[in-house]
This record gives sequence, C-alpha cells and structure tokens, in this order.
Amino acid sequence: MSSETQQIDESRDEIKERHREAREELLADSYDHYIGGEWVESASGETFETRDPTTGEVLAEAQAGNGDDVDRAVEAGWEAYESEWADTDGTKRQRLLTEIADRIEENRSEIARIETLDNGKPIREARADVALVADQFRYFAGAARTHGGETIPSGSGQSIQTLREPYGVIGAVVPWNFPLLIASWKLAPALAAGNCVVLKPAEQTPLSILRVMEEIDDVLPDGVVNVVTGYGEEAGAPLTGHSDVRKVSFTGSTAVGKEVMKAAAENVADVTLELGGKSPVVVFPDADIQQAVRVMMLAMFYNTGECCTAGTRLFVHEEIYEEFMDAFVESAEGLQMGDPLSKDTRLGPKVSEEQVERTLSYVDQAREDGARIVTGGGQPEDDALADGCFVVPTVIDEIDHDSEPVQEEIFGPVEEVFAWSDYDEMIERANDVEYGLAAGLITNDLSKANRAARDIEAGNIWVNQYNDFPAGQPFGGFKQSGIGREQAEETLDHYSQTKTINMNL
Ligand SMILES: NC(=O)C1=CN([C@@H]2O[C@H](COP(=O)(O)OP(=O)(O)OC[C@H]3O[C@@H](n4cnc5c(N)ncnc54)[C@H](OP(=O)(O)O)[C@@H]3O)[C@@H](O)[C@H]2O)C=CC1
Ligand SMILES: CCCCCC/C=C/C(=O)O
Repeated sequence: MSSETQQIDESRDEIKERHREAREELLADSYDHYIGGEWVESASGETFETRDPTTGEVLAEAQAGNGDDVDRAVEAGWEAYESEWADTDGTKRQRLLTEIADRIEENRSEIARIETLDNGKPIREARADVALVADQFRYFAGAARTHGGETIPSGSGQSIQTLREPYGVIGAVVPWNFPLLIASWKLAPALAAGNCVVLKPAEQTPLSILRVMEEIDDVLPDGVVNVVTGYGEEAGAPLTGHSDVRKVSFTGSTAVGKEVMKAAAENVADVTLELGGKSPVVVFPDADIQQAVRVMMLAMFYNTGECCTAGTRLFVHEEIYEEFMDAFVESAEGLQMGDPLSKDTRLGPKVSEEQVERTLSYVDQAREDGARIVTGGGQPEDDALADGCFVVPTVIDEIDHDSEPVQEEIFGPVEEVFAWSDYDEMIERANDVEYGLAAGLITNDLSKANRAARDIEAGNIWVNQYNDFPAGQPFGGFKQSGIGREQAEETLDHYSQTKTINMNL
C-alpha cells in the first residue's frame, strides 16, 4: 500500500547522480579488515556488498570475515595489550583519546556523509551523531585520568586497597542504526579503561568505522583497535564466543542479545548488552499540545524510527486526545521525506529492504487485527523515492495492547497511540511489555512527572524532551532491554575488574 507525503522537488535521476558523485568522492570500491594495524583480506577470500538504501546501488565491497579472521584479530589485540597497551597510564590514554576526537572533528563532514550514504539517515542527524562521537572520546579521555580503586578501612597493621584492572581484549558487536555512535559508546570506555578491542560492525553499515580507522591508524599502537567486518553468524558469533575475549559488549536485538549472552557464558565473560525497546511516552492532560508534538517528532521519528529508545507507545490523556492527535498527525505528515544528503530532509530511507518489509508486516498485522491506521502505513508514492527503502510516517490507534505489533519492536516510523484516564491503569499498561529501555513524560506538573518517573520500569526517563544523550549520562535498560550502562563514569567499571590487595603490614 502507498500513502501521500510531502512532494519531493527533484527527480529520481537527480538523487541517483548526487549519490554516485558522493560515492566517487568519499569511498573506495573495496575495504579490508583492519587487524593489527594492517588492512587485510578475509582468510576465506569472501566479500559482501554494502548498498545505498536511498538508491539501492552498491556503495562498496567489504570483507566477509569468519572465525579465522576473528582469531587473527583477537591475537593481534592480545599482542598489543601485552606488549604495550597494558602499561599505558591514564595520562597517555587521555592524550590518545583526545587525538581521536580531534581527528574525527577535523573530518566530521566527510564522516557524516559516509554515514548517510551507508545508513540512509538524514545528513543533519549524521552530523549530530559525529559530534556526539567526538564528544564521547573527549568525555572518556577525561575519565581515563580519574578511574581508580579505593582504600578500604581496616585495622592497624593491615592495608586493603582495590585496583581497577582492564580485561585485556574486549569483543564489541554493533548494529546499523547508529553505526559510528554506538561503536564509540564501546570503543571510548574500553580504551580509556586500558583494554584492546575487536569490533564487528553491522553488515549493512561497515563504512564509517573503517573510514575512522584509516584516519586514526597512526594514533593508536597497532592492534589496540581491530575491525572485522562480516555477517553476524559468521563473524559476530565467533567473536562473542571467543575463549580469549574476556568481555563482550553488544548492541542490537534482544533475540541476538540472548545468543550473545549464552556465547559469553561459555567463557564466563562479562557482558554489556544494550537491547531492544518499546518505550512509552505519556502525555498528561495539562501538557502544552504544541510542545508535546515537538517532543514526539523527536521521540518517534528521529532516525526514521530506527532507534532503540523510540517512544513507540504513546499514552495521551483522553481530555486532550483529539486535539493532540490532530496536531500530531499534521506534524507527522508534514515531515520532509527525501534524499538524506539534502539538509532539508527530516525522514530518510530505512536501512534495507528487509527492514522495510519487517516494518510493513507489523503495520499489515495491525490492520488485519482491526486497528485504525490514522495516517501512513505504506511507502511513498513519489517516483523520486521509488528506488529507496522509504516508509511514510505512520500513526495507528484503536489497537490491542497485547497484540504483537504493540508488544514487539517495529524499528520504523510507526507510532501506536492509546487514550488513558486512570493513572494506575495507564502505568500498568506502560509497564506491560518485556522491555524497559526508556520513557518520556510530557507535563507542566513536575510532581506528576516525578511520581511517574519512579513508577515506570525503564532505565532512562526524559521529561518534556526526548533522545537527549549528553556524554556522562548513564544509558541502558531494565528488564529485557539490557544489562549495564554506557556513556557514563560507571561504564568504566563495566570495562574493568576489581583486584583487591590485602597486606599484612
Ligand atoms: N537495540 C538496538 O539499537 C537495535 C535493535 N535492533 C532490533 O533488531 C531487529 C533486527 O535487526 P538486526 O539487524 O537483525 O539486529 P541484530 O541484533 O541481528 O544485529 C545487531 C548486530 O549483531 C550481529 N549479529 C547477528 N547475529 C549474531 C550472532 N549470532 N552473534 C553475534 N552477533 C550477531 C549483527 O550482524 P549482521 O549485521 O551481520 O546481522 C549486527 O552486527 C530490528 O528490526 C530491531 O528491532 C536492531 C538494531 C539495533
Ligand atoms: C540525538 C541522538 C540520538 C541517539 C540515539 C541513540 C540510540 C541508540 C540505540 O538505538 O541503540
């Protein structure tokens, strides 16, 4: 099914030509793994194609890694750790992480355009990602200087102290929705805490991290960061189950997160898991409607809904339901969909055809179940977008809260709306999913916000705003949304282990 959207004022050929020029300017035809400071082909000789979700055309080839490549990368990580990296102090790590941040900032425009080509996110959002990436390295550059153990009170004649020691080699697997940003959420704290890393990017989006590795090749000692590209089963699984990987950090679906946890359990390796979400946003009756709509554009449609925190279940008080819905639907329909390389575009394509099908199958299921598709529910009719993986902003109501499209993560621009009147019933529903990643509250009454923030089962609560991610703010989920916290000082504890030294003086 197709739906109306904002008119695109350029043709399919013009968009294709712009993307071809950008590809020629920014990308090589083929990319290798980055292992031990060298660019190397896969042991198997296999490669795969990464495609532009705006045009459907091939952007580049990358190496399809397997267990042999992962072995090589883990070995390179340990070699670097034992020969040099384990002995670096916080001062040196701070200097190197700051240098990485500087290099990323110096090349921010190019890196953002590569991210937009590979992922499809609007360039304004890719730029915001890259700024956050640089800041993530700056934040952990500083934190590297402060992270340490403590002295435990003890009797005279005894000294008890703790040290925070790195794990050695960390395995990191990241998804395609924020390819570089999520990579930085793992790399920056892991390096700051003194570890080496083997990272596997998502098969759909390997290019931005490879570009960054080219840029920082001369900054880090060889083998401190290694990137093995490839598919989840073939390269991700050998990494997360590797017997020489002492900690695994994963972001992605809850289903794969469970597999990763089992694989890590084989080696009793520590895990950080940042998994799926089905986050509620509650609009209280006193809320300013225009402000609520502005917050919801960010909560739901940022990154085309491909956001684990997306506020996909919207609870609007019945007193303002109709007024809110009119304004919300008008704003959703007004979002400019189009070429993500254009600065005016607010909604780009989804990352892949597979993701389009997945999103639309949930919408179809909702429709078949008798839900009301208030707007959207399909792909745009505009010929200019016909080659891309576009899905129009979709709003659904009158839908059963127990149904699969509500209980499961859709990961597209699809909002499901519920009217509420009784506070306790609304909270019970808001908590009635297996996830607990984030939530939003929109009200002018901060005592109501405070109460609801405590009642909702989620790791991150935003009040009168959404998707705000300053470095230093802990991020992670309750329930099946994950384990551990990223982006914050406590993250360093997740990337290090305590050693206790008890001395008889
Ligand atoms: N929390 C979040 O931020 C994200 C949630 N999702 C959710 O997951 C759904 C499916 O997306 P999908 O891309 O399949 O997500 P996955 O969870 O499969 O992918 C995330 C990463 O894990 C890798 N991977 C896949 N299988 C394994 C494995 N057995 N062992 C180790 N690594 C593995 C993937 O590799 P490869 O790319 O080759 O598959 C990718 O790098 C989305 O529709 C969305 O609902 C997806 C992405 C991010
Ligand atoms: C405005 C920045 C938004 C960052 C969202 C990060 C989401 C992470 C995830 O989906 O895992």
